[in-house]
Amino acid sequence: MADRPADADASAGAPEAGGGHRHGAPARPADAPPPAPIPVPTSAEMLALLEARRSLPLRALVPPGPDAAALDRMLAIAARVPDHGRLVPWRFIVLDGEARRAAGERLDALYLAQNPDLAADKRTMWRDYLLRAPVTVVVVSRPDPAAKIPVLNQVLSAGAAAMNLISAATALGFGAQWLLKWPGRDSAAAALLGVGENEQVAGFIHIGSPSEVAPDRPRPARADVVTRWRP
Ligand SMILES: Cc1cc2nc3c(=O)[nH]c(=O)nc-3n(C[C@H](O)[C@H](O)[C@H](O)COP(=O)(O)O)c2cc1C
Repeated sequence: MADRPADADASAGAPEAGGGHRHGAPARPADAPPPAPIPVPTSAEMLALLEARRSLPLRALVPPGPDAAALDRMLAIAARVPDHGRLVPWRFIVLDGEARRAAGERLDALYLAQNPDLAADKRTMWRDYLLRAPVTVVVVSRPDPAAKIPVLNQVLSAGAAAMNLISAATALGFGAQWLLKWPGRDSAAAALLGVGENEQVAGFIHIGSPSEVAPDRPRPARADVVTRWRP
């Protein structure tokens, strides 16, 4: 894209001690002693929320959803993620209010056209799906294949945005669930929601007030997912 820096990957190449100079600090020789750490705030509340966070099933996400200010705050946090080269390789489409119904009805019409033998009781399924949560945010991945930054890095940034959105919703007292069903996977369906040809849906983040406490699911044992590299 024309408005992106030509050498957006200037930080690539040999790693610099101290993490490089892009944040203002001059490079430190590798053999110099590290500076003393500075005091930074910690948050026991944030840790407790992260340690207990779990998805709420869609049926348990009820009104009220976030108001405009709360949703804006969540989206600002969602946009605050690592983003190699500052490409902003993601964007958000908000489905709320009556727009959910209109979007769902268009999806139902397309789904019926793709599946002409669809049972009668499934012909409003996508409308019903979108009407369940008060607010759904479609996280759109839009990597720039022409950029020097690997596409994987860009796609991972979209996943980080989705997860930040869920964490922010949790911290504001809402429940959330990340789903990626046919409307996000089918390019014609996604196009109905405004997703472009060079874009892909990373997820539908459904947000609402919790109407139940979801049971937790088993989490992987640390020993199964963590190793320490040794020569
Ligand atoms: C990209 C992505 C897509 C997902 N799509 C679905 C889906 O279509 N259906 C589903 O039942 N779960 C799906 N999930 C899983 C749900 O988000 C699930 O509720 C979650 O893994 C539960 O874990 P948690 O309690 O840690 O959030 C998806 C997860 C991810 C990361």
